[in-house]
Amino acid sequence: VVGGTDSLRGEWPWQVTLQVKLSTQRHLCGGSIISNQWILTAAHCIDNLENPNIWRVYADILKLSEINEDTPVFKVQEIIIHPQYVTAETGYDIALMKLDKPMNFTDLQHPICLPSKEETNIIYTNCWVIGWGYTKEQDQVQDILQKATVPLISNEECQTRYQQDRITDKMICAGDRKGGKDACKGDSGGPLSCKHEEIWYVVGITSWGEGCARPEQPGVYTKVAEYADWILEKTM
Ligand SMILES: Cc1c(O)cccc1C(=O)Nc1cccc2ccc(C(=N)N)cc12
Repeated sequence: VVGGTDSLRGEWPWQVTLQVKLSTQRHLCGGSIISNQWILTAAHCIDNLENPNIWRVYADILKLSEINEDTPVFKVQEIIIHPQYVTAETGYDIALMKLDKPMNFTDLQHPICLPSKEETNIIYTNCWVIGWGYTKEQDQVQDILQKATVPLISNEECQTRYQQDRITDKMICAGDRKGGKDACKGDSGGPLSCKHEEIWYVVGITSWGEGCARPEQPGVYTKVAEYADWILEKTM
């Protein structure tokens, strides 16, 4: 996250770190707990890493450095990638990971609500991008979970900022015109979390953007409300 600040423990109890264990283990992407056995993330996180056995999921983590061999870890039983996904920029950048065992919910690890597809006319005014990703374009994964508030912008304005791409109705954009606050590499798959009438919703999934936090180059997110039926079909 560019332009963010350190999160507090328990502030984002639905946020997970998705890690890949090959010769070494490392954080690759964020994800959101949406039920006791399912994690929502971005399909581009899985590019060339489709084998569920290499993935490790950690919840209730504030600092990545707190993870060690004694830290409770979930393995992944199944990965479902949207069938129409090709690249982040062309959309359908959404995937589901089924945990090998159901998770017990606590104050520090529990799900975020899915927006309903009817709600696509709610105006969200309190949205946050969260993650352990880069804090500038040439950077590295951060230790402490970062948070930044970003304003949602219209798809019409977002399309004017991305002439080379098609900003579809299944995408949602966020960022200040002057830049400065945005998701970045390593935040992918994490939630654009919006609080509405005292309830938090995963309104977006961090997907792509030209650089990070550049002026007039907003962050582009998968619009989760547009996939509510698909998510329920795959997870019920
Ligand atoms: C290509 C690239 C890097 O190599 C390093 C950092 C950023 C980039 C880049 O252009 N964009 C990106 C690459 C990978 C994931 C990204 C996720 C979010 C955003 C965002 N701005 N909301 C930009 C991303």
